[in-house]
Amino acid sequence: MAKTSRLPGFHKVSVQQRRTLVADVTGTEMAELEASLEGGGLEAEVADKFVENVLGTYALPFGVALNVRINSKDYVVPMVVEEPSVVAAASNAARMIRGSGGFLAEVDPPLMVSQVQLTNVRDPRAAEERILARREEILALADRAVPGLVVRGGGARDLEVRSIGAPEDEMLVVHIVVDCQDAMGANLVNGVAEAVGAHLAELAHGHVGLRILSNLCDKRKVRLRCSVAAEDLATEDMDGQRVIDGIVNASRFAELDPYRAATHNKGIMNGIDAVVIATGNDWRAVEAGAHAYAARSGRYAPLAIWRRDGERLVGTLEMPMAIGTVGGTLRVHRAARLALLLLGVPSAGELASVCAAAGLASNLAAVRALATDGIQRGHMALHARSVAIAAGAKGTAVERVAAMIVEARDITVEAAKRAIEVLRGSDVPLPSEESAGGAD
Ligand SMILES: CC(C)(COP(=O)([O-])OP(=O)([O-])OC[C@H]1O[C@@H](n2cnc3c(N)ncnc32)[C@H](O)[C@@H]1OP(=O)([O-])[O-])[C@@H](O)C(=O)NCCC(=O)NCCSC(=O)C[C@@](C)(O)CC(=O)[O-]
Ligand SMILES: NC(=O)C1=CN([C@@H]2O[C@H](COP(=O)(O)OP(=O)(O)OC[C@H]3O[C@@H](n4cnc5c(N)ncnc54)[C@H](OP(=O)(O)O)[C@@H]3O)[C@@H](O)[C@H]2O)C=CC1
Repeated sequence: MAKTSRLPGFHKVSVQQRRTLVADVTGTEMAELEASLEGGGLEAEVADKFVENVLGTYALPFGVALNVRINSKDYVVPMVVEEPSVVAAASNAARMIRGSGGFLAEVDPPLMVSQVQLTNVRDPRAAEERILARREEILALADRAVPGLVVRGGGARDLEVRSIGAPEDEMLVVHIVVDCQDAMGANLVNGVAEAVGAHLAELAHGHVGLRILSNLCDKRKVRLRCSVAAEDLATEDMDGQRVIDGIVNASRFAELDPYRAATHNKGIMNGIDAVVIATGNDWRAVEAGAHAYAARSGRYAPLAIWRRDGERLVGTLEMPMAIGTVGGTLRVHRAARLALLLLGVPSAGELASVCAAAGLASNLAAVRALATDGIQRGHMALHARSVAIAAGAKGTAVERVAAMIVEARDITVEAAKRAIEVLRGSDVPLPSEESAGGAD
């Protein structure tokens, strides 16, 4: 938890000043913050032990979203992302939501499902009965596979038997529901599946097939709600009431059309993935769970919806969030550990609510932009800086070239190259190659 996450003008100060401000409001040692970010938080030798065939490391920007308030607590939210405007957008919408008290979050217990597939079961109904009758014995066997987890208060909680497929290829699937505490839990749950698989096959008089977790973690959901006053949504050209109508219209579009729902959800995942990556979590798992959940009714749907409530806009988001604050890569990645430190080393559930808040804020910023000025104004203005760099601008010339191509409404590398030539030919001095770290 941070003293405050409302730091007006934060984006206008230098990187060093931002570090000082964040260290102060989060109570993080400056030396620790700086050391954790050095080299992206991952040395080449450590990277070589992380994955295989390593040649080096690959850096991404580590930023923070501000203004985030969840259940009356402030968070400085670490985000690792390559796309311009994502961090600004999340901070922008979180500021609007903060004006009405922030997000209200509710998180399920950290229950993951371990699947054991049973094939060639002669009498599936009888097999199901035999397995259910031995429930306690099977759960005890599952617990023995994760003794550390049981000591921490987690472990096997429930057992379900499902039958799937047509009579000619019917199979049984046994779900062992495991409380993973603060771990994401994939390895733990896979261990459980492998520990109970043979015994289940024996009870079923069948063959054991796959033994693996399910990424459709619908017992581990996060639910978020926020409400925003119309005046906080207004733009220069549009009053707040019209903006609410536009955002509700955007939500309805996503609810009715899977083509739009996919983009709507991409906007949500902009925020979520960035926090998931910053905190060293498995974003493929979170993505798989999100999209499987979005398609659960057979029709792909938006994860967040927006409605009018009198004079206010209300947003709700519900989705699975399998995320951990221990295990996985967290033990060794210094920048991921820093991310958790900045958040106040939350529980897995609290971290799930932070991810979801980053998602709902990102969604609000995007749909508000789409319902008002269009996405290009804000997004492309920030994207212009990458275009300027791609065209060869360096140092302080980056911002100047970016401003010129935004002004010209031509955010292309060609336009940026022309802007660099104009600056070269002007009286305004460009930074020297030495001070800017290269030619302008
Ligand atoms: C880009 C903004 C924020 C500008 O918005 P603005 O109104 O020009 O900003 P402002 O100068 O009035 O500042 C408002 C607040 O925004 C933040 N902010 C403002 N500028 C910065 C910055 N440079 N760096 C960091 N933070 C920034 C900051 O919090 C600031 O408050 P402060 O704390 O300063 O008082 C706005 O236009 C916006 O939110 N646009 C949405 C952009 C977006 O959604 N980008 C995601 C990429 S597009 C995409 O992938 C998804 C999409 C769109 O396809 C999804 C979908 O279709 O649903
Ligand atoms: N389909 C998928 O999504 C798959 C994902 N994965 C990967 O699995 C990894 C995540 O698995 P996960 O099981 O979380 O990671 P780990 O294998 O690292 O297991 C979690 C570890 O955290 C320890 N721990 C310490 N404190 C706690 C606590 N408070 N609560 C819970 N555990 C604690 C546990 O110790 P102890 O043993 O003493 O309990 C355990 O060793 C990710 O790297 C993911 O990419 C792997 C396979 C498939």
